[in-house]
Amino acid sequence: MSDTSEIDTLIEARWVIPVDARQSVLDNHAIAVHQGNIVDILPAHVAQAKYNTKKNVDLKSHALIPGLINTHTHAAMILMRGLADDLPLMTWLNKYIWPTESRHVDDTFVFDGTRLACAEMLRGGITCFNDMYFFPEAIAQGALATGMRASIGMIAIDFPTPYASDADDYLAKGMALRDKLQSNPLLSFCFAPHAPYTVSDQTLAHILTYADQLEVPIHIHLHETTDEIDISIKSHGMRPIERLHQLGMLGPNLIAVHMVHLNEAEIQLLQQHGCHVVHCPSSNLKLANGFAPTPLLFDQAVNVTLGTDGAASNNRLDLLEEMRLAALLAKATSKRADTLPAYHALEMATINGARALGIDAFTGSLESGKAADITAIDFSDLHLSPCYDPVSHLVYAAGREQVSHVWVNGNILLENKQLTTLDEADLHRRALYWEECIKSSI
Ligand SMILES: CSC[C@H]1O[C@@H](n2cnc3c(O)ncnc32)[C@H](O)[C@@H]1O
Ligand SMILES: [Zn+2]
Repeated sequence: MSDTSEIDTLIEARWVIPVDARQSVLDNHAIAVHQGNIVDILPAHVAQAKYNTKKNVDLKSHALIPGLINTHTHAAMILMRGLADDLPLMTWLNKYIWPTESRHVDDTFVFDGTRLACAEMLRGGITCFNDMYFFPEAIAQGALATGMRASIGMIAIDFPTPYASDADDYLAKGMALRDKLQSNPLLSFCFAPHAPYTVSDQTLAHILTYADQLEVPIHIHLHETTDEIDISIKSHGMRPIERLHQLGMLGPNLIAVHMVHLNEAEIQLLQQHGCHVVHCPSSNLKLANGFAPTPLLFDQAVNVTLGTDGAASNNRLDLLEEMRLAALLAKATSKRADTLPAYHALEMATINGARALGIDAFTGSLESGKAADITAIDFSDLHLSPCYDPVSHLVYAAGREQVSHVWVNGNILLENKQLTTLDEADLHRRALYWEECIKSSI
């Protein structure tokens, strides 16, 4: 009888950074992957004797981290990147983005845009994204064609679009899609009412009822601009968070995106109700909105995660960059260099995102029994040597160019910087096609 176990893949690395409760960095370790899951993390020399592997991946100058989780994006908006820059949110939306969406967005646009965005996200080490956009079936099909994990928004907005006629229609379509695809292990679902200024109390109340019944998170843009707050005070006599509070929407199911303008009482409400906050620093800075007061949220132990927002406002889908920016902004505003250390930034981009999406039982950290959602960062470039602390380099010095391999559910989707499931020439052709369509209508 053999005393070695058969596994699919053994990945040996200079460092494994599990991002688990122990906060350790494991030197010269290996991850054993079998049938899509991590089955062991152990010293590399022990792994060689213990496992018989079909595939051995030698990454001895790399760090392995949990796949990054982009907790807020509109993937297909990548097809509008650079269409309208240097504008405040409402001008950007009303004059440029919404007119373009009404003319061009259909299921083909969303499928093509989502795959293009998946290519960029994978190259940046992202394994999972939480999306809010029209034609969510095309988002799901785009993600599945790529092999990425995705949380699909069942959107609602109180105006008609080519996707749906009214709030009931949006919700019915979203829930039918969830019924159809929820057994897929790579997909999860959220309700995604767009924002307080585009969704009525009645629609929000329906969503809350459904979300409680189905135990599904609610993903919403919230407190992004001062205009949003002023509009809410004029039309509802209160700030948006207070309105959601009165509707009973604050709770551990709420994923509140942006949260730029917050007072102390509001931060306490978020803490008391266990709400999750998605910090999108690049998008907030570019639209001149400010940025979330993360040090104050950390003081109250609110779960804060990171998002890129769409590529039409960011204009990148790069969570490594968002980690660095989040760390630098938090230090600057708190005037304390020890606010948001590198390890905390990595938690925000991984396990905190998984918690917000309710998928932390099987992803978000490198642990036996969890899915093999793994990102490898190549540390052999000169600017990463010498290295005293790989987490420091990851957050403050590395870039997405160093992402070399990505696995989702044990499948390799990026291998030596090459995408394995997407045809780059085809993505390029489709991007040029949409560029022509959009240009011809401007
Ligand atoms: C209902 S689908 C999503 C909807 O949101 C728009 N959008 C993109 N970025 C933002 C943002 O930062 N704030 C508010 N709305 C945004 C997008 O264009 C879609 O219409
Ligand atoms: Zn957004």
